[in-house]
Amino acid sequence: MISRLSDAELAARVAEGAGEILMGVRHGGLLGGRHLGDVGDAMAQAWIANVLGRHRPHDAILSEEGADVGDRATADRVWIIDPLDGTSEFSSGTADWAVHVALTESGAVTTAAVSLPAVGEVFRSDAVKPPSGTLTGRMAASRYGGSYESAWVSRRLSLNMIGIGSAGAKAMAVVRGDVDAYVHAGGQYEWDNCAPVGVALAADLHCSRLDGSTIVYNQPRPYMPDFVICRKEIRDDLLAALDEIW
Ligand SMILES: Nc1ncnc2c1ncn2[C@@H]1O[C@H](COP(=O)(O)O)[C@@H](OP(=O)(O)O)[C@H]1O
Ligand SMILES: [Mg+2]
Repeated sequence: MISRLSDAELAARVAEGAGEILMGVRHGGLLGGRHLGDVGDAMAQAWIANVLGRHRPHDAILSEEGADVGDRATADRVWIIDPLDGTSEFSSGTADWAVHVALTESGAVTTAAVSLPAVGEVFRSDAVKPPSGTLTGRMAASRYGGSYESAWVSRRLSLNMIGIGSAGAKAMAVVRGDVDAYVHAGGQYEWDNCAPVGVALAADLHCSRLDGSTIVYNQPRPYMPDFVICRKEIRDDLLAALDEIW
């Protein structure tokens, strides 16, 4: 079956539906710790792969939890999925975890949805608004400590580092206007940041590699180790600060 749903509607419903499944996986306190994360990863992956495969049988899929579907590296339309970003936060019971669903065409994100199921929010590239309000003086970093690069930006721009788990949750904190930037260095895969970047671009935020170049997805080796998502008001200062170390 090929559905008549638009790509944007499909992405949003898949991100939301996988979030509901993941909330169900936590039901009853029957699983804990690593078991909870493993079951969550597997259940969300299976449902997403089945739904996308039925609605878009001709598209390729790249997912953290699945083998490549279709001739992924040479395909034009490729869905890049993280069924559960922030697995350790999900397992430990905090709210900062996400489901990422993105469609890339010729290496660019054209449609994206990020759901934050534990806070009941779904951000979608066809409906998101730019952050309103003044700058906050804060930036997001990993709960496990930021990188040298993020610490450098924090010092140079006098931004307070806030620890948030999950790349999607950190990126949506910028989209919401809770923080002004998310700077990542030191390693990530395309599924960790593709949908977050797709939503952030639609919200008129600056997104690039740390050297200022465009982020290109669906690479043969899907490694996307560094990037920045920030308010455009601080883009020039932030890239200039990074330029001092790169
Ligand atoms: N140095 C690194 N190498 C590979 N993946 C990394 C990484 N740092 C962070 N990530 C991944 O990026 C996501 C967000 O991490 P963090 O909250 O620490 O910023 C996590 O995804 P998963 O939870 O899907 O594994 C994590 O595994
Ligand atoms: Mg991830």
